[in-house]
Amino acid sequence: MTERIVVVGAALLDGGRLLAARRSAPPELAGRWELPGGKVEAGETPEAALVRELREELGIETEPVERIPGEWPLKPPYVLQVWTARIHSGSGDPKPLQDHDELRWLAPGEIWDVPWLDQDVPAVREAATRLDTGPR
Ligand SMILES: Nc1nc2c([nH]c(=O)n2[C@H]2C[C@H](O)[C@@H](COP(=O)(O)OP(=O)(O)OP(=O)(O)O)O2)c(=O)[nH]1
Repeated sequence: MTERIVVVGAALLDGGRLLAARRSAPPELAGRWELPGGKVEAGETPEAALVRELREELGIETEPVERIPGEWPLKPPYVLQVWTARIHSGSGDPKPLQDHDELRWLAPGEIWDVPWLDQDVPAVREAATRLDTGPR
C-alpha cells in the first residue's frame, strides 16, 4: 500500500469573499497563494485538523461547514481535501502568524487576481462557486 496523507484546506467564506493566504515557505512554494490548512495528523479527523491549523496559522476559531466534493493530488504522498468554513463571531480577524506573509479576502471578481499554487486551482474553482451562497 502506498502511503497517502491528507492535507486539509479551508475555503473560509465571509461576506461573500474567500480568504487566500500567501505562503512564506518552503522556497518552492513561497509567494504563491493557497487555502490555509495543513496535514491531518495520526488519529485526527480532517475537521479537527482544519480547526487546529487555522488556530495555529491564523489565530482564529472556526467551524467547518461542508466538504467540497473531490480530492486533488499534491506532491506525493499528499492529497488535498477542502472544506468550506466560517469564522466564529468574536474570534477576530485572521493574522498571518505562521507559514504565510499575507492574507487577502477575495470578492468573486477578484478570485483569480492572485497566483494560486497550480495544484490548488481546481479546488479554488469549486470553492468560488460557493461564494454566492456562502455564509455572510
Ligand atoms: N495548507 C495547504 N497546503 C498545501 C496546499 N496546496 C498544496 O500544495 N499544499 C502543500 C504544501 C505542503 O507541502 C503541504 C501541507 O503542508 P503545510 O505546511 O501547510 O502543513 P503543516 O502545517 O501540517 O506542515 P508542517 O509544517 O507541520 O510539516 O501541502 C493548500 O492549499 N493548503
